[in-house]
Amino acid sequence: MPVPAPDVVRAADAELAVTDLPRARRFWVDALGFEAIEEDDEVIYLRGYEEFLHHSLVLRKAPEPGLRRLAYRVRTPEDVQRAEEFFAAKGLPTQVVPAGTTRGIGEAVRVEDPLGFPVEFFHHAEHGPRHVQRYDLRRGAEPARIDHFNVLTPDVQAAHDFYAELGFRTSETIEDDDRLYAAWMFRKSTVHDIAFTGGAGPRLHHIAFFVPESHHILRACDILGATADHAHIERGPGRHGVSNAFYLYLRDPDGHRLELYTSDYYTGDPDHPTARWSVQDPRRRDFWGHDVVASWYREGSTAFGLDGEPKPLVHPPVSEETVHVGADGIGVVTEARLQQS
Ligand SMILES: O=C1C=CC(S(=O)(=O)O)=CC1(O)O
Ligand SMILES: [Fe+2]
Repeated sequence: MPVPAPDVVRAADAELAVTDLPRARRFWVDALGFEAIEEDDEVIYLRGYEEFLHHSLVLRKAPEPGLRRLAYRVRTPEDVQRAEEFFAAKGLPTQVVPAGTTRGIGEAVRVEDPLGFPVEFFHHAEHGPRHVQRYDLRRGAEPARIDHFNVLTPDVQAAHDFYAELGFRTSETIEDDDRLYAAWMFRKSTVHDIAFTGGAGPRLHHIAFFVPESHHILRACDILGATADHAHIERGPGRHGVSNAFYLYLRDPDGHRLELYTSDYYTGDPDHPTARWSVQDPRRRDFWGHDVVASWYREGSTAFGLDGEPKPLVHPPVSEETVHVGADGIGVVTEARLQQS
């Protein structure tokens, strides 16, 4: 008798280990405008202005940077138990953590998924103050809410198939006749809660926060330029092919990648179709055909297992970057331009 999957509502919280908390605070709070709802010398709890839960991102001081957990909210307290049974039935590591292990979150279960990621499922959560109309408090990029996780994994097909078993549906893919290079999967009615980027893993690729409008992304760029912190800008701003979102990728002082993201689309109908992109289409990752910098494919954050140890990396046989002529089409785009001249 298969063990039923928990009813996952959405990507809801994440915890990053950072090596210098004041330095991280200057980036995430002072520059980008995240709200520090609670903090001390060891930890900062951050949230977006639209959010009603206590927080959606935890920055915790540690000797080494990395990903401590990706957390999904589930619909009922019983779904926390269901999550534990679902993963335990697959022989995967699980641990129940008491309420308050993370400030504002009730009893939760932490697991290592088959890809090697530390994943948490929780239901009970404390509500923070309602700041959605506190325009007097909004600053920087005015981050609204956590939107999705993106992870580096060597076998995107296996990742896709497991999260489909967990009840996630697929909004978009990048593929060719031989393989699936990337996939975007959702539980909430937007393009994704989790995306899989082919590469050495398990590593975190990025955590994305939704901002109200594209001008909030441009403001983030101008703020970082004004303080001579422009080196934090890795990729963009631009328009995605996949998801149609307007985007910007930043690297925090520890190298963790954050995406500011807005204007993707609704996916809530039961027959929502999957959009399939060819790996040879230069518009797939940037709709205007701009190249993707190599670091975007190659770099990610270490993932720590439930035992707190860094997860060893497994490398993929083939990567999108190599298939698509260098870092995402430099060769192809150059050739095309040469032919036009
Ligand atoms: O959120 C995303 C939506 C689209 C893309 S891509 O670069 O367009 O593939 C990347 C992404 O996963 O960060
Ligand atoms: Fe993303």
